[in-house]
Amino acid sequence: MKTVLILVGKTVNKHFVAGINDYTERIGHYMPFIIETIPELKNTKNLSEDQQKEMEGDLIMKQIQPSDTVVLLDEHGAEYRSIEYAKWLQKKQNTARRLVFVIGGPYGFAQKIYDRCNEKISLSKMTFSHQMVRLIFVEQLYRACTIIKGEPYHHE
Ligand SMILES: C[S@@+](CC[C@H](N)C(=O)[O-])C[C@H]1O[C@@H](n2cnc3c(N)ncnc32)[C@H](O)[C@@H]1O
Repeated sequence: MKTVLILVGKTVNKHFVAGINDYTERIGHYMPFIIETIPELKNTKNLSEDQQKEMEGDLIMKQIQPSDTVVLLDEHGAEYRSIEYAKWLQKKQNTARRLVFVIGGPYGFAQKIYDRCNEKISLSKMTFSHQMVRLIFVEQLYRACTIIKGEPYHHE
């Protein structure tokens, strides 16, 4: 199974970039994992928040294939403990061809993205910035990979 993470906008903070690169490399030892970054349309053409979400939504849709299993990172999504999340991921490894996670832009997702998704996952009931949540997500994905392999990274 290929796993893809779609992001809106380049990661700005160099410390986040370093952390994301570190976990991306680690995840790559467990499964094929790539990050696709679409442009954030902030400050272009004086777009309203809704127009920005719509246009970013069109760019996200272009990255999605019909057979993809699409999982949105969303604070209103299902919440898992890390071990439950690892079990969820293992099931997906057995059933999905391409597992595509999407993190929204600063204003979240356009309705068309909610309509297309298969599932929504929350990392907390609190809202993280679209820049910070990507680092938290890749750490959790790495953690799940180590749990599946029975490796001693995770301690309850
Ligand atoms: C600043 S948030 C957008 C908040 C927006 N009000 C909304 O309703 O989605 C930017 C993106 O970060 C991700 N995000 C933020 N907090 C999250 C959380 N607790 N769990 C999962 N994803 C989260 C989501 O993908 C969201 O689209």
